[in-house]
This record gives sequence, structure tokens and C-alpha cells, in this order.
Amino acid sequence: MATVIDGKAVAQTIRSEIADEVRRLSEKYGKVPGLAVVIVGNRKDSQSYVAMKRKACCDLGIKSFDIDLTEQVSQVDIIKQVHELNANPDVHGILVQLPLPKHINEEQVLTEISLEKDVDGFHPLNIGKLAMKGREPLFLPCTPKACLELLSRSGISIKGKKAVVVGRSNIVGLPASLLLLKADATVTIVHSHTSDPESIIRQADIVIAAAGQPKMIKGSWIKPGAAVIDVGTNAIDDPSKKSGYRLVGDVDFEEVSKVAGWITPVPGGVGPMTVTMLLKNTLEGAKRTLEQNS
Ligand SMILES: Nc1nc2c(c(=O)[nH]1)N[C@@H](CN(C=O)c1ccc(C(=O)N[C@@H](CCC(=O)O)C(=O)O)cc1)CN2
Repeated sequence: MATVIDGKAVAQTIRSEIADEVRRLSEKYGKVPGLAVVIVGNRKDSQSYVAMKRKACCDLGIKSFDIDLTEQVSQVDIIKQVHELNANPDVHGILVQLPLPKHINEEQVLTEISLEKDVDGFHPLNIGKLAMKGREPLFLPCTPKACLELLSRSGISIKGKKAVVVGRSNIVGLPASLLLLKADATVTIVHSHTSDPESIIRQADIVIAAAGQPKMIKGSWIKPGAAVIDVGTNAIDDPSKKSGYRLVGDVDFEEVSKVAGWITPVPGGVGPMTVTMLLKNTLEGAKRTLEQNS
């Protein structure tokens, strides 16, 4: 039976470390870290993630700057808002909740965020540096960083291991594979055009599942003893719940937990750590700026 990695508990430990550092920073500089949380439109899932981020800031003493823009906002107006936040000295990190509405050019918006405030790590230059040997981005994207932190805090080494990342999104799959490569794993990416994904996944010592397909990865696909990190957050119908749905990962937890060495649950695995890594990036950004200006 696999060891279940409790992401909620790890996140709580790291959050209390962050809260201590925020207090120290405030005593030393008379300033607290500031995070601008920008949301466009009223997608239910995005609103719920943004609410989590704003609450977490409040709990840890980080000041959140709440920017809520209507679904119809223009590209020009979003960019104007980003420029204002870039110029605000009390804002140390800027995140624009994704996805943005279809009429907005997402990449252009992300490119306008000042590199020093790109706490989501999605700026093309930060991603580019992640891909380059010998170069380091200022910030690592939060979900991939969360996956590696969970592996490290569970005592799972990466160097020399075979890692398979399922999915190649800009937010998770691609940067997770680059991070694993930087940590000296041999990395394969499996995606929707890969033939026979099961046989590739079965060779992996480490699996990061980020395909957005509920319970796609079965027990028979997993090498006994492998570490399985589930990034999926899929809502499926469940009439027994008051909400009418429940969340499941990309991994069939029932089956895979009988074969794997380690597994993260959904909910309570990577999700809470994603928000925690955002807070950590914000703290690091604030520290860098306050030290430079002192
Ligand atoms: N600008 C960004 N947009 C998006 C990101 C991101 O990192 N930056 N990632 C995802 C969504 N996301 C954060 O924004 C996110 C997803 C899930 C969770 C989480 O804590 N999930 C819980 C369950 C929550 C629930 O019950 O509804 C869990 O897994 O335990 C946090 C953040 C897309 N957009």
C-alpha cells in the first residue's frame, strides 16, 4: 500500500514558516509583502481559487491587492492595470488568474508583468530560463514547484530517476518536465498524441499526472513502488453530495494506491501546495526588492 503524501499538512508547515518570515520582514523594513491577485470574469472555479489565494494572504500577513475585472474588459485595459501594478512599490508579486476570456491574448498579458513581480513564473523569459542549462528563472511556476517540494519533503530523490509527465500544458506539464530535467531525471512527456502511453508510464519511477482526464491512470500502468503525483482537479457528478459533484484526480486513487510507493490525494495533495508556493514566491520577491532598496 502506498504512503499517502498529505499535501495539506506539508502546506500548513510551510505556511507557518512563511508567516514567521513575513513578521521578521515587517520588523526589519516596516513593510509586508504585497500580492496583486487579478481576476477577469466570473468563472466559478477561478473565483474559488482566487478566494483561496486572497484568504491565504490574509492568514499569513501578506497584503493582497484585489483586482476584479469584468468579462468584457479589453486587452488594453488589462495591460494598463498590469502596468499600474508594476509601478506600485507596495506590490511585490502580480498574478493574473488563468484562463483569461477568449478575446484576450493571454501571452501578451503575461509578458507585460514585470519580471521581478512574476510570482506565477509564467513570463516567457522566466520559462525560457527554466529551459536553459546554467540559467535560473527568478520564479518557478507554482504547481510544478509544489510537485518537486512534495517529492523532496517525502524523501524521494530525483537524480538519475526515470520520470514521466502526463500532459504538456504551459502551466504544469511543460515546466514540470523542465524542472525534473534540471534535477537530473530522465524525462519523458506523454500527451494526447503519444501512442501506447501505458507502456511508457509503466517504466517511470516518478509520475506527474497533469492531463485533466478524470481517473485516467490505472493501477496496471504503474511500476510497483513508483511515486505518483496527481495534479488533476476534475469535478465529476456525485448526486450524494450537496454540491452535486466531487473532485477527483487524473489518477485512479483506489487502484494506484495499491501499487505505488507514494501517492498524492485529490483533494488535499498538490492543490494546497500550489497556493503555498505562490505565497513563498511572493515572500521571496518581496525580500529581494526590500533588500535591494535598503
Ligand atoms: N495564474 C494562475 N492560474 C491558474 C493556476 C496557477 O497556478 N496560476 N493554476 C490552476 C488553478 N489553481 C491555482 O490558481 C489551483 C487549483 C487547485 C487548488 C486547490 O487547492 N485545490 C484543492 C481543492 C479545491 C476545492 O475543493 O475546490 C485540492 O486539490 O485540495 C488551488 C489552486 C489554474 N489557473
